[in-house]
Amino acid sequence: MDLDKTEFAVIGGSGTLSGNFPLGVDDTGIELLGENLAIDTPYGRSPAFRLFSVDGQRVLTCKMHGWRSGVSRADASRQIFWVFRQIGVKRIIAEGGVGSANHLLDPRDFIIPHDYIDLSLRKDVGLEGKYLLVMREALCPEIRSVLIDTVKEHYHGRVFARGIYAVTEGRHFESPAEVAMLKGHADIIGQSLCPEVYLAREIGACYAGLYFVVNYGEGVVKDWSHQELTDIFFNDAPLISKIILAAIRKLSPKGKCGCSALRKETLLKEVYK
Ligand SMILES: CSC[C@H]1O[C@H](OP(=O)(O)O)[C@H](O)[C@@H]1O
Ligand code: HPA
Repeated sequence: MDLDKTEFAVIGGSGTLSGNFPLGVDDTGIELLGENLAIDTPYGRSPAFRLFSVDGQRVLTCKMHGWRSGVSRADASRQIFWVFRQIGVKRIIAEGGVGSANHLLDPRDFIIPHDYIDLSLRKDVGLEGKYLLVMREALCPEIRSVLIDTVKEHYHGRVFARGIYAVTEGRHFESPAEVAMLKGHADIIGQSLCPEVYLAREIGACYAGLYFVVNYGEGVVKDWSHQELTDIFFNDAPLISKIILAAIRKLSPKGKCGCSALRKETLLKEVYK
């Protein structure tokens, strides 16, 4: 792979990248520079990347949540972020489908969460563990603000500009009792934000995501249909791709948000030696 400097990356979920993201959405100004780009990293061979030029801005895309057999989430994310660091990625946009834990949220609502609760079992990851990661404003306020505006411009449905994302280990969804426990603490539930948010901070990159509600958590309403979830995942991909592309076009590679300053060189090694 041509490891030239690339400042933007998109981590796609089941929605966008199962399609042909971002081609076929708006081909003007978009050039495919490479595909099937799998890289050997210290953590194993990475998933396949695609590299695009969007109005001259290089954008690396990957689909992280494909559950490659035999590869743990911790390793998959380290592979991806190791590559991001090599090529100087500074701004990462993620997207994914989520369940609603808040009765005010319905399928086909967009939400741009401002915070998260990590209930996953993917704690002990990291590239070298050299930094103390301060998780204040972990979801980049600047990218979030651009995503909120961009959804409003492109979508006639509802968009929620704040919310808390509870990250579960999966692969199952939650029981009614688990959803009841989360109510009042989290608005949405998914499996796709940690450990990416930690790794983004570790490499000094901004990270924020755009999430589409694809189901109700158990017990939030009486019943929901699995068919609707599948329909949403497969039919709304072009819309999500369109929003992400438009957001990238508005963002500059260097933010004024200060995300990278929240990574502190740690003295833990000294303390524990
Ligand atoms: C296929 S539903 C479960 C899966 O969907 C979400 O991920 P993504 O859309 O990012 O692939 C959710 O977080 C779960 O991992
Ligand atoms: N729970 C966990 N992960 C999910 C859900 C959910 O309800 N919906 C989509 N991904």
